[in-house]
Amino acid sequence: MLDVTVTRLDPDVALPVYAHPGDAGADLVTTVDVSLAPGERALVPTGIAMALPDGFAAFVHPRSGLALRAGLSIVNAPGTIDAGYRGEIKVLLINHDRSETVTLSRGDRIAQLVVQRVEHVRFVESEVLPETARGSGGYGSTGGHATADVHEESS
Ligand SMILES: O=c1ccn([C@H]2C[C@H](O)[C@@H](COP(=O)(O)OP(=O)(O)OP(=O)(O)O)O2)c(=O)[nH]1
Ligand SMILES: [Mg+2]
Repeated sequence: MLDVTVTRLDPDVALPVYAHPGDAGADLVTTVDVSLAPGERALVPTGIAMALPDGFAAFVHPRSGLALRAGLSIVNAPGTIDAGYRGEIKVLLINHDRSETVTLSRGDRIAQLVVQRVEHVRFVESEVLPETARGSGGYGSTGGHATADVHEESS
């Protein structure tokens, strides 16, 4: 288990917490009350700053329950927290619901932080790249993709 030094910029808010021992993401809370009209976005403070070790990064992911129930997501999902960043972690929330306002209160869990090792590479220029089976095919080149009007119902 890696220790990461965290500063609470707002002493009354919770530290990031893993809801279950095997969870990938530690939940982050909002320090402010916020209402998001349909389509509206807002940069929301979490009251947390941290010192990730070199070779790590943290990624701010949406929470699936809020996405399902309220249409709440993150504009730049997943947000990238660089190891050298010492500022407050903020979450760029967006309300994707077409008709309902999303109302959040200080202390509500709004996102989850996934800490990961990241590789740093040297980008070595070459005019030719090694051949592969995929080559330059992408964007549905393997077929089998759904048509635009297919969707899954939530139950
Ligand atoms: O969801 C996010 C994304 C980023 N950050 C902070 C930490 C990160 O280290 C810094 C810069 O993020 P990013 O590199 O994604 O933004 P940029 O637009 O490239 O800004 P910069 O020019 O500062 O790198 O902003 C957050 O607090 N929340
Ligand atoms: Mg950047």
